[in-house]
Formats: sequence, structure tokens, C-alpha cells
Amino acid sequence: MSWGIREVITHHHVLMAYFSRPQSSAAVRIAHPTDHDDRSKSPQKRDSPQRQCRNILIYGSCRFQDKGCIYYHPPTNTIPSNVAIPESPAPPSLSAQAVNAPVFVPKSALDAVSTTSPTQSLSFTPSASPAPYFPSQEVEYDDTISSFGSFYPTTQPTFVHQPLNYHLYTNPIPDTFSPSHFISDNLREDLQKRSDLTHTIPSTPYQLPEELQGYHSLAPLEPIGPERRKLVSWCSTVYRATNMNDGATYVLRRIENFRLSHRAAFGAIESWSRIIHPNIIRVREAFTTRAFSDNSLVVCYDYHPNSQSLYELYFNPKSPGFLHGQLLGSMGHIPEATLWSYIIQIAGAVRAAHDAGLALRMIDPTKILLTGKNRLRINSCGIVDVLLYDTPQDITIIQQEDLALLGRLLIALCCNSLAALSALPKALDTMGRIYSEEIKTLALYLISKPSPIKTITQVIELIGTDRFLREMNEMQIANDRLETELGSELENGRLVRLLCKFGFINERPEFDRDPRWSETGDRYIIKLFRDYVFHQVDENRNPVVNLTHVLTCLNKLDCGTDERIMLVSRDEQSCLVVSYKEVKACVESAFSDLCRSSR
Ligand SMILES: Nc1ncnc2c1ncn2[C@@H]1O[C@H](COP(=O)(O)OP(=O)(O)OP(=O)(O)O)[C@@H](O)[C@H]1O
Repeated sequence: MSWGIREVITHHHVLMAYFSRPQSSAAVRIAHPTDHDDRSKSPQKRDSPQRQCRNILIYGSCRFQDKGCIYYHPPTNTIPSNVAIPESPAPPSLSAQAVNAPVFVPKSALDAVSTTSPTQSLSFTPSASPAPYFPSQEVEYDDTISSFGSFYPTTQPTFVHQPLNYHLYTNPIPDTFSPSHFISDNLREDLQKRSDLTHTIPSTPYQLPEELQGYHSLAPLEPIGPERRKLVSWCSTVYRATNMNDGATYVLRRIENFRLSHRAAFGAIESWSRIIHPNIIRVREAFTTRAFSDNSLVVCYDYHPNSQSLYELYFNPKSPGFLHGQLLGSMGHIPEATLWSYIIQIAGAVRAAHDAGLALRMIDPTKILLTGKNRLRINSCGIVDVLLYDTPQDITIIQQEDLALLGRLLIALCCNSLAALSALPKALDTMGRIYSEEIKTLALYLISKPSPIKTITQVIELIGTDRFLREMNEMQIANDRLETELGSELENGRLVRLLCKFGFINERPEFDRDPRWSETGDRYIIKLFRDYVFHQVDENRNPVVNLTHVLTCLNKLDCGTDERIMLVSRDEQSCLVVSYKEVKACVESAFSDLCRSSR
């Protein structure tokens, strides 16, 4: 048992008689003081001289109390001094990293705790962080001038930066995104699918090497059918595999029956591996292998689970997005705004490659993956550079080809047909009917003969600043949305780990040859706290099932606030007043004991 807690219990042996009824109002006031809220909500008390001074509410004291402040200053001993709790010992460091949640120490608490005095710790607002976190140089709020100060900018109070309240849930701005305490179903499903696909294996049996240059758990990403398209003139197969060093999942594209003539051919892979771009699937490394019982070239890429190629999405009539050969949704064609977004993203990828003296060569619907909502990435970069190392081409020419490929892709996307290009006038007619003139102009520019050459910079100018700005706005809105989603999940991970700790400690039948370990010492406080959080009953002894109460308590425990609560034994014969900080120290100490012995 820690010194701090023993002290608390001693106090409460003294206090027991006073607090013998857990429902006593004094006890409730300590556990959940709502006086301030009630008062501030009550309109008739608004202008009363008996209104409590805000300095007391905010700082616990008022410098102007005896210097003319007209507001009410409650006696300083409202909360009995004998419940003041000594500093609990620092939480012991935990060793079992795999099961351990790092101890959460709010930065502001660390910064401020040394500069404060323990006497400031009285607080009436359970949600506000208690005074010990306040920097000593705080500016006080003078209530005597506050009522008219706002009319005169010079006398406006300076607001103190309060320490963050790590245990509060805050709803997002309602008009912007729908408020929710949990991640939206769509995003959850999407992320879940990605995670799922990283682990599933195809049901059809396959024979693959157990291990390949540091990769294991190889699984084909698609069944190998009778009709195989070729990459240049080679067949390729794509596998998902796990890297032994970092445990991450990658994609290995294998070129079958390819014999590398010069090691220098890997120079292109080295250049590509340096390109980190949001619209290019990252190239990691390449090697040759005989593990497939042939000479194979393997290039490793980042894995983007649950992605779909543009071919699957827009050109394969057998895909789920089609009905009777017609693309479903949006009147059977891609919305213009989506098309511009695709153009901008691909242009960005082209720009990055060309700036690095490379060419994408892969602006092909089967090699452009949609890895998220409207998010494109060019796949398989660098591989053709290795395959065609022996037949070098002028980089300027293949960069011009990139632009032509973009133009062809654009026309095909506009017409939902890969064959559209073979009847260009009809294709242009279709484009003119559905899309703006600018799309047609851009497509014609991209497929036209270069004179003398076209550059990606000219293409970007043709797209225009307005469209880039619109794209940037959309991206920022999407980012805001994700941040909101992240906010709703902010504390969940920590709380689960906290609950795991409770699970390890509570009701443990025996530890350290002590069958009463989980019922005694610090663990007794943890047990009572668990009852306080989960086993409360109403006046009719019906369970109080209130998730907000649970989340609030656990968050306060997670950051170890100084707020005190009253824990009552099950027989209601004794009670303890402890701070979350102390309960936190008990949990850390008990859990670290368990971890030490689990090694
Ligand atoms: N880096 C990657 N991350 C996630 N999935 C990928 C990745 N690379 C390829 N895939 C998936 O693997 C499958 C096969 O890719 P591949 O490039 O071979 O496409 P394909 O349409 O079969 O083209 P090809 O006929 O040229 O093989 C596709 O379903 C693709 O979505």
C-alpha cells in the first residue's frame, strides 16, 4: 500500500462517522459539486450580490476579497481540511511493454505542478482542472470590473490559458459534421476491410515459396486466369507478403521468366524508391530470384488494401459497379468534378516523376489504383525501366508519351470505354455533350503531336488555378472530416487499455501466494473504484447504466485528476475519499506488480 493512500484511509477512519451515510449531502458535494453550474444557470440569482465570486470558482481564491470585491466569498474551509490528500507517489514505471498503456501525464500538468502550492487544490467545478496545475503568474479575473469591462477594451480581462482537460468529450461543431462519440460507420467499415484484407488468404490452394528475400506469408492478390495480359512482353503476378524486418505488408510484383542482364538496370528502382508522392505507390526494392523455379524479377511496392484499379471501376463490365454493361450511378458517367480531381492527381504524379528525370509509363487504367475515396495512386512504377534497360529510350520522348497516355485515359474515362479512342470524332462528340469544353480542350492538347514538346507545366496551366484551388478546398474539408473522426476516437484506445488493466487486477483469485491480493491494499481501492464506475444503483437499487458516467470516470482516471470522489464499501459501512490521481497510482502499482511477476 502506498504511503499516500494509507494516509487517506487514516483520514477517513476519522471521517467515517461523519460520512457514514454515503448519500450524505456533504459527501455528494465532494464527489460531484454542481453548485457552480446550478448557480450560473439560475436567472434570478444573476445580479445578486450573493453571487459567488468567479475568482473563487476559477482559481480557488480572490485577491480582491478584502479589497472591495462585491461578490460572495465562501469560507475557505467549505471542504473539510482533513480530506486534503497528500501527494501520491509517482506512478511506478511499467515494464511489460506489450500489454502496457504508457502512463498518461498531461504536458501542462508537468509544466505547472512544480510552480503551485497544494493549498490551491480546492475546486468547485469537477470538470475544471484543479488549481495545482495553475501557473503561479496567473492573471486574476477582477469581478469588480467585469460587469462593464467588456465595453472598454483597455480594461478587458486577460484570459488565462487553462491546462487542458484531458477527460472531457467535446462535440464537434454541429453544422459541420454530425456529432458522434464514435467513428462513423462508413469509415470504420472501410478501415476494417483494409485490415481484414491484409490478413485473409485466398480459398483456392496455391504453392508459393515459404520465404523470399526476407518476405514471408506470400499470397496471390488475384487468381491466375487463362487470359493473362502482359507487361511489355512478360507475364506478371502480384503477391501480398510480410516483411520479416518491419512486420509490414507489401506487394511483390513478380515478372516471370525474366533474366536480368545488368545489375545497373536496378538504378531506376533506386531513383523511384526516392520518390515519395501521395499519388504514386511507393517503390521499395527489387531483386531477382529463382525461388519460383524460374528466373524471376521481383519489385516490392507499398500495399494499399481494398484498392481498386480504374479498369475495375470504370471499364470492366463484369465489375459490381456495372449493370447490363452500363456504369451504375451518376447517370452512367463519371461526374466532372471527380474527373478534374483525377486529372489533378495524375498531373501531380507526372510532375513529380518528370522533375526527377523519370517517366511514369504506367498511366493505364489497370495500373492506376483508387486507394480511398477519389484517391488515385499510380502503381508499378519503375518496373518497365528495368524490363527495357537493354533498349534505352530518350527520356524526353517517354515523358511526352506520359502526357499522351493521360490524354487517352481522359477520353476513355469520359466515354466509359477503352475503345473510344478508335473512333475519336464520336468520342469528342460524347465528351462535348456530357462535359465542359475545357475537358475536351485538355484531352485534345494531351493527345496532340508535340510541337516541339509539351510539358507537364503547360498541362497544369491549362487545368487552371481555380481547379487546383477547388481541389485544395475539397482536400482540406476531407481532412477536417477525418480530424473530427479522429477526435471522436481520441480516448477510446487509452480507455480500452485501462479496462484491460482492471481486468488483470480485479477478482484475481491469487497473486504472490496471497488469495486476498485483489481485495486488499491498493487493490481494495481499485475494487471500490470499479464499483463506483460500474456498479452504482439508484434509490430503488436498480443498476445505473450510464455510459457517460463510465467514460467520464475512466478519462479522469486516465489523466489522474486531483478531483476527489467518495468510494463506498459494498456493506456501506465505510467510505474513502480519494482523488483520481491516487486511484491511478494504485492501478499503476498493482499492474506493475503483475507485470514484474509475469516475466
Ligand atoms: N500496391 C498494391 N496495393 C494493393 N493492391 C494492389 C497493388 N498492386 C496491385 N494490386 C492489386 O492486385 C491485383 C492485380 O494487379 P495487376 O496490376 O496485375 O492488375 P491487373 O488488372 O490484373 O493487370 P494485369 O492484367 O496487367 O496483371 C489488382 O486487383 C490490384 O488492385
